[in-house]
Amino acid sequence: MDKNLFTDASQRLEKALNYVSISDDAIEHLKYAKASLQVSIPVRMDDGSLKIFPGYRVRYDDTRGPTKGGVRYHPNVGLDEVTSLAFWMTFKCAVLNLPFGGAKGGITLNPKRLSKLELERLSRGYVNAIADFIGPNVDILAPDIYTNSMIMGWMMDQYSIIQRQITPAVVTGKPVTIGGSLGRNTATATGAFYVIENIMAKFDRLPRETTVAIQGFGNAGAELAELLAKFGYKVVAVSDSQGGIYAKQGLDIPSIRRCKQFIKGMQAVYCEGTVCSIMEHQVLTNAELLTLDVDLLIPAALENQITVENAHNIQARFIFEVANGPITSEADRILEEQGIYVFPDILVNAGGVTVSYFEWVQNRNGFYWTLSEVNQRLKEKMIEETENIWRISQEFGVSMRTAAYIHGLNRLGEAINTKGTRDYYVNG
Ligand SMILES: NC(=O)C1=CN([C@@H]2O[C@H](COP(=O)(O)OP(=O)(O)OC[C@H]3O[C@@H](n4cnc5c(N)ncnc54)[C@H](OP(=O)(O)O)[C@@H]3O)[C@@H](O)[C@H]2O)C=CC1
Ligand SMILES: O=C(O)CCC(=O)C(=O)O
Repeated sequence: MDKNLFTDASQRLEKALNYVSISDDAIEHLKYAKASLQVSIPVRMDDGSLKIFPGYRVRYDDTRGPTKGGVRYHPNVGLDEVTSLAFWMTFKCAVLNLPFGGAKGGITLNPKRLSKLELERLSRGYVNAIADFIGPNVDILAPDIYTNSMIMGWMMDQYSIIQRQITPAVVTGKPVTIGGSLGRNTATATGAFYVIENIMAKFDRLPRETTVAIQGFGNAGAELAELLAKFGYKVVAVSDSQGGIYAKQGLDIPSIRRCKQFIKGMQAVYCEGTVCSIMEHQVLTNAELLTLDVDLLIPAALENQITVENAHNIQARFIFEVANGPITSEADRILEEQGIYVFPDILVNAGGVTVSYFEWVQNRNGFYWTLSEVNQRLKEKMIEETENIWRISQEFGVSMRTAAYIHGLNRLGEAINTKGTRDYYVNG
């Protein structure tokens, strides 16, 4: 892809703009991030040396509420990627009608090379560096790729130390023992599962007749693989950063999860093991997994996996984007021409931020919900917004992605116009 990720991401708006009445001021407002912070994080390594890691936090838009979004630890993290992810968060929160704007953060590194203590110093150092930029009413952090509840716990604790008061609502996805919500760990997958079930019912498709391939076997991908298998779908292929496995008759997902966990060991933070090391299955590359002849293809890892290079070879009938931004805009056009239904990230993976919202509400109230309350509320929200987007897509004859952007734009445009465009300031 020769254009950058943000240029590609913002092009998704163009089609949707033909179907909404939104002021030029609001459109101009949505083209730019509100504020971007780039920091250098010093970390004392276990061997006594000092290393500096680049970190970012982008608050894209806060018209609808405090900004919200995860923090990613990955070698590809950079300002362009974080800005794109913050842009998607803005639309995701609007699509789910959460009282949040969008943000994202990240640190450029391979976290698998750090010890647990180095990771803790890094995570606390990140919060020290961005403390003035975040807050429970300003910008709220959460997990994303290669960050987890343990890291969220350290971040919340560090912010509380800086503020000299316990501030659980500045971070979501924390361990349940220190204010996390039940169901947040499984929320992204559970939300995606509700969307898939709703859409499959519209196409009269039964789980046992439906084959699935999933790229990415982490928090989102592995959890969703297990849920789908439990409800009778035939999950025939899964993969992680090192490659994938395929079995025509379907994979035993719980046992694959146990094996990967076992290889990880008790002390390691990240899995060094891979699904490919599990014997008796056919091994395949990530590229091969994407072009398998399956009913459902579920990218649940990184951006830009389906591009002009491989879009013509995709055989799946439905693609559910659990990852953020796995399909480029040119690839989207090719898939649409091929009659492949694509269900967009800003709907499909929104279960995570929805339960993050529930966690934030519980933290502010100091009153905690049961798992069934969390999942019931999640289900209602996911189904309501899937139905809204489906209806828009039918009404205007547009793809589910364009329909989702129409839906988000309507809510964002109204909020921006209601607030005023801030082109002058009374009393500064
Ligand atoms: N966690 C959340 O709440 C949410 C996550 N998302 C999105 O879902 C996606 C996955 O996030 P999450 O599951 O949390 O992340 P995790 O860190 O838990 O898991 C990431 C998974 O992706 C695999 N992976 C990494 N690089 C590649 C690659 N090049 N090819 C194939 N697989 C790869 C990893 O492999 P390995 O195991 O070998 O390291 C791992 O299995 C991201 O796009 C994220 O933004 C969206 C909404 C919410
Ligand atoms: O839970 C959250 O606040 C955000 C999760 C996230 O980063 C995402 O949806 O991409």
